[in-house]
Amino acid sequence: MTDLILEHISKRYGDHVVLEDFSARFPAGQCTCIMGPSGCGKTTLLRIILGLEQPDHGTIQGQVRPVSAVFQENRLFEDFSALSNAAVVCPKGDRQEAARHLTALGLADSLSLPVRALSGGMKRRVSIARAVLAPGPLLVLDEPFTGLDRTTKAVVLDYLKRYTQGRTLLLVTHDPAERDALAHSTLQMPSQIT
Ligand SMILES: Nc1ncnc2c1ncn2[C@@H]1O[C@H](COP(=O)(O)OP(=O)(O)OP(=O)(O)O)[C@@H](O)[C@H]1O
Repeated sequence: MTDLILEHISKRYGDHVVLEDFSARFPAGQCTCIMGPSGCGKTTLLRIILGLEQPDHGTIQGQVRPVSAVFQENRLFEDFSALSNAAVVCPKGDRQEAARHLTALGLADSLSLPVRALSGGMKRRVSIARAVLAPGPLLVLDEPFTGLDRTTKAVVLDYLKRYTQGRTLLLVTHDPAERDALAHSTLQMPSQIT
């Protein structure tokens, strides 16, 4: 595994400059927390790393595929069960492995329920399990704890610590406690440029 290195990245939407000459190194196998005020470009940065946006300028070295991600929205198949949603990314659709992860997240009693019948916090956990189950060295988590109460958040933090060891994690959060629980280092992004 190699570090992910961004050099001189710029990105604008029309006249709106979101990232300008932005450089950073994300160490392989570690969790880096990306922090910064709302609108400063954290999600844009992740989308560039994921290959969902092209930068206007700059280079990325060490970009790996596949990348798994938890977005700010859950992006689940609402009519499929929690288990099917999680297992869909497993090699050979391994439902036992998916069940093990969902159980570690406190969803043992909800495996066969359709996602549309789950609470927001339960959906969030299915989405997190699916990202962690998807193979690949890089895992991107964009505000993954949104909508979770304190107890559930503690369960998810414990799960992520145990099940993501050795992977490169990029975590976007506004909460220093979440950062302190997971991250090896912090990247503080500058405020919005224009
Ligand atoms: N597709 C787009 N078209 C136009 N403007 C966009 C687009 N995507 C993002 N932006 C703008 O770029 C800026 C950065 O957005 P981004 O979502 O990256 O910020 P963020 O730091 O993740 O914010 P938050 O913490 O609120 O999630 C915002 O002003 C946003 O409106």
